[in-house]
Amino acid sequence: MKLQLALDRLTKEQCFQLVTDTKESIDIIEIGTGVIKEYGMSIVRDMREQFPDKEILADMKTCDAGKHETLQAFDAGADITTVMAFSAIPTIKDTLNVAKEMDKRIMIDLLECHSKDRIRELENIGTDLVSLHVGKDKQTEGTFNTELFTLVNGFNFEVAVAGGINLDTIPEIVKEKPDIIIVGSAITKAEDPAKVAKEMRQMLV
Ligand SMILES: O=C(CO)[C@H](O)[C@H](O)COP(=O)(O)O
Repeated sequence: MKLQLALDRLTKEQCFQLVTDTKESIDIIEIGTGVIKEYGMSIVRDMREQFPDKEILADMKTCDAGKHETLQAFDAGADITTVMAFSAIPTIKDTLNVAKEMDKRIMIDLLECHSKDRIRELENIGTDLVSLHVGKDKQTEGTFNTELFTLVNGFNFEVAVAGGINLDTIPEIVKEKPDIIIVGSAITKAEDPAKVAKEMRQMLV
């Protein structure tokens, strides 16, 4: 089970400091969508240069121009890039093809996707990694909860989970054995991010 640190709503300096502080406990560095919008691909490139041995996910949240955006992320050094589940099938196919050619991965973000039929379509075109995701704004109605796993029951995907996950909610989530637990604010806004990341790491199996 991997721990992914989501870097959102932060300056470049804060991003690098947080990764430096938590690197012993995290497996994947997620460069958040807003951070990419602020700094572009250069922050992905710089992160790759500074942390050559870490997996990097660029949270591009691509929904069109799939080939172009996926190449942007991979050429900058990302190992994984994200694509929205609602995107057109040709868009998603293009991103999967680029990933296959470059031996990298696409994480399909199931944000606001509630249909098993849609998920079956995604499976049929070769999706193998998805994220169950409660968006930042929707977290006012509740953070990630384990009922969401029912959406991917019966599929063979690797599954990541995200959405306001913290030290209190992690134990129940771990019992469901997701492949990746994505944590942002609970670490990045903590008084001692290294301590929280270490405690979380110890809870993962
Ligand atoms: O993709 C995201 C927002 O769209 C975040 O990376 C994800 O939700 C994790 O952050 P947090 O733990 O703060 O919710």
